[in-house]
Amino acid sequence: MSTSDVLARICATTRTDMAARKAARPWTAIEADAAAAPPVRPFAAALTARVQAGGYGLICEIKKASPSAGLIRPDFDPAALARAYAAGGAAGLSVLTDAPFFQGDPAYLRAARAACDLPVLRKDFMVDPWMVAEARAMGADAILIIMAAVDDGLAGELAAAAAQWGMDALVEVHDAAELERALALPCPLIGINNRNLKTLVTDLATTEALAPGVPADRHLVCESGLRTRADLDRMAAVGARRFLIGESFMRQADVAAAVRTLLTAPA
Ligand SMILES: O=C(O)c1ccccc1NCC(=O)[C@H](O)[C@H](O)COP(=O)(O)O
Repeated sequence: MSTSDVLARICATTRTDMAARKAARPWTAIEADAAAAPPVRPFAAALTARVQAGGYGLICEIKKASPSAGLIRPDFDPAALARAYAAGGAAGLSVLTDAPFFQGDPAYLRAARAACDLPVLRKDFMVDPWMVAEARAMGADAILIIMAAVDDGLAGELAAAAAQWGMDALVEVHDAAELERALALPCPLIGINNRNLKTLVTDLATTEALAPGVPADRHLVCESGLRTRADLDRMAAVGARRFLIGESFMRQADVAAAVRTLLTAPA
């Protein structure tokens, strides 16, 4: 896939697809669905519990395919993956629900959440507060706000909608300007994504450059391009103890063992 303006293309497609869903299920209907969803599992608190116990808080991602990698996991079973992640020691799950670019599906989120006790982030491109209610209706416990995809007004509306439903929001940034805007939101979880959205290449130096700008009262989540325990320890040196990892786990035959290995410090 050509990488130029991939985020713009994803968001444009998301807006079109969402408009159709929203027409079929307007505000009153989606709010009723959200109100009937199972209770929220605290997402940020689950990560913090692991960190306070002296370890790392891992958000383990269920991702079948991506624009950068194409098809990642042909034998894709979200419930089995969720159970394996939980057995390995994940603190939370991230599930892609975007179909056109990631081969995701809301059904994958429902299946993963039903298969374990972990809180679940809906990993999608939120372009309207209606999608936050939709996320809660499908059982999500947290949503993603990508600062590169929204203006300040929409970011605030998404954060308010998340709070309305008792969900946490992971606010994702790629550069210092986005970080400054993210810090204006009342959201403790700040994700630094190491993936350059123009080239789709990951570089852990992104977290090293931006981490000093994350205040102590926010919780830094390092996202993308993480593979080894050495990667996590390198990121911990600049203050990251919470991590979002997808592709490297999705490529493992034994996902539970891969999570365990990453959480176990070398002797
Ligand atoms: O993964 C992609 O190719 C991608 C392309 C464009 C926008 C977002 C993209 N990924 C979303 C993510 O942020 C990652 O799925 C997540 O951080 C996990 O990253 P990884 O461990 O590198 O799979």
